[in-house]
Amino acid sequence: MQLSEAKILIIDDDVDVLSAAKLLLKRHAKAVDIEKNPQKLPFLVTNADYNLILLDMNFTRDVNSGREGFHWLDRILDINPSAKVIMITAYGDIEMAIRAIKAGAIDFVLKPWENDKLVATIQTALEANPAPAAIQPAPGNTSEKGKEDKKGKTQTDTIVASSAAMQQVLNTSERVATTDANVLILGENGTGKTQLARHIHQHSKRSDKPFVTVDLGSISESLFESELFGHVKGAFTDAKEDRAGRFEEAKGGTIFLDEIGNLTLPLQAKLLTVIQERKVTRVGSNKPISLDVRLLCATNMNIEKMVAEKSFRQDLLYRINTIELELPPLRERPEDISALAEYYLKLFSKKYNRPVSDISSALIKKMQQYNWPGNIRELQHAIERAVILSQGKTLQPDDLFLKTTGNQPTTATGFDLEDMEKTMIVKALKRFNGNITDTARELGLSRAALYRRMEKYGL
Ligand SMILES: Nc1ncnc2c1ncn2[C@@H]1O[C@H](COP(=O)(O)OP(=O)(O)OP(=O)(O)O)[C@@H](O)[C@H]1O
Repeated sequence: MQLSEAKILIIDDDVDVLSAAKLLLKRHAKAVDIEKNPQKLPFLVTNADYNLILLDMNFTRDVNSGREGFHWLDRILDINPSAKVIMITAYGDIEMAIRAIKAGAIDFVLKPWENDKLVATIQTALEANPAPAAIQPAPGNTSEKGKEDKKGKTQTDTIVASSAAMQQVLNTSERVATTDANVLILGENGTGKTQLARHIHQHSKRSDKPFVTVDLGSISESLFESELFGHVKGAFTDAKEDRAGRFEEAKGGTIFLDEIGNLTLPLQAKLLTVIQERKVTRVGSNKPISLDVRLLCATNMNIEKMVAEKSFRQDLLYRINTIELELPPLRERPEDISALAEYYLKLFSKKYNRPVSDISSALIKKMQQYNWPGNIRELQHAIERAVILSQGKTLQPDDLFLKTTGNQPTTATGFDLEDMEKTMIVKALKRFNGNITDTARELGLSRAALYRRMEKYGL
């Protein structure tokens, strides 16, 4: 839809912002309504057919948390799930803008805005299809679901594996998938252990039965038994009715015990008994129930070392590691980086309706030089942010924020370029009393590039 045919609503409690926006937009749009009081939003959204809503993140009642903006965004989307909402955010709120887009806003503009940029953002939003709430299946891949993992990030079923190391892990995992062997998956955080466990399940003869994941790191010692083995009514104060545990839920399928290295020794003993006997007894009962469950486990800890230090039982390790698969950290498989980056670029540009379609070779190089302490989860997160924030069609090195870590290559001169850059920005900001446009001009940066650097350095 063209802006000249669009009916736009602007909600902001700052009358100056409202008048400035109206003055600008009425020259381009068919109709522009303004409203100072967000309480009127439900009425307005229900009764008028707006093609686009510009919504402030922060109202005076709740100065900077943006919570009110999120609340009103939710209300609008409840009333009209396909509403197009552009959030108006103040400088320094990039994190919140990203959250708003994840929550369903179509885009955001930073205050004070550049007129041309605002008009262009609105036009792009009007032309876009409403953002799908969840990631849609990739064409030709019906098993692709796209959901949030336990750390709130996108989880997909596609395993990107270009490197020889990953190919080998995949081949072995597919071979062992068809057996009932217990598998222990080792690897740093975010290397894809959960994803590989699901892959093994999907390639096993149990694939049409449940795949049950248990994060042992997040279950308290007191709840361990009832959570895993179930309980009968009256077994303890809160046991209002009989409940099956996770092992029983996985009947006929696979149970994936993540973070197994976090189990205390007494709990290791309990788990060992269940695995040896292939039976569970619900808390408060004396009737053992036979299990038909395939066991997969994972840990990011050095389990051999734990055995040597006697903090992990050797007999339990022998039970769970019939096959051991090790996922290499991302920094040891740079060949996977560009394939992963391309994969997530496509996924997120589609999810957020962004026109970004390429990654520059300079950015790929930057990514290959980085050490990725958070592995694939970190890469996924970095690309997601870059896609949301990027202004162009091709992602450039500046579009990607990477944490600087001790393992990063440093400059041979002993000067830290990033420290120098930060100092220059601080000085320029001071000199121009925080004026972004003047500071950016002085430093030879675009305003967006300056904002990105300010965010990177926490300014
Ligand atoms: N080979 C891969 N290709 C594409 N995406 C991947 C791949 N491996 C992992 N991912 C994605 O990276 C994220 C982290 O993966 P996953 O949760 O499996 O890691 P993990 O090793 O289990 O992490 P943790 O140790 O924190 O439990 C997920 O969103 C997952 O979908």
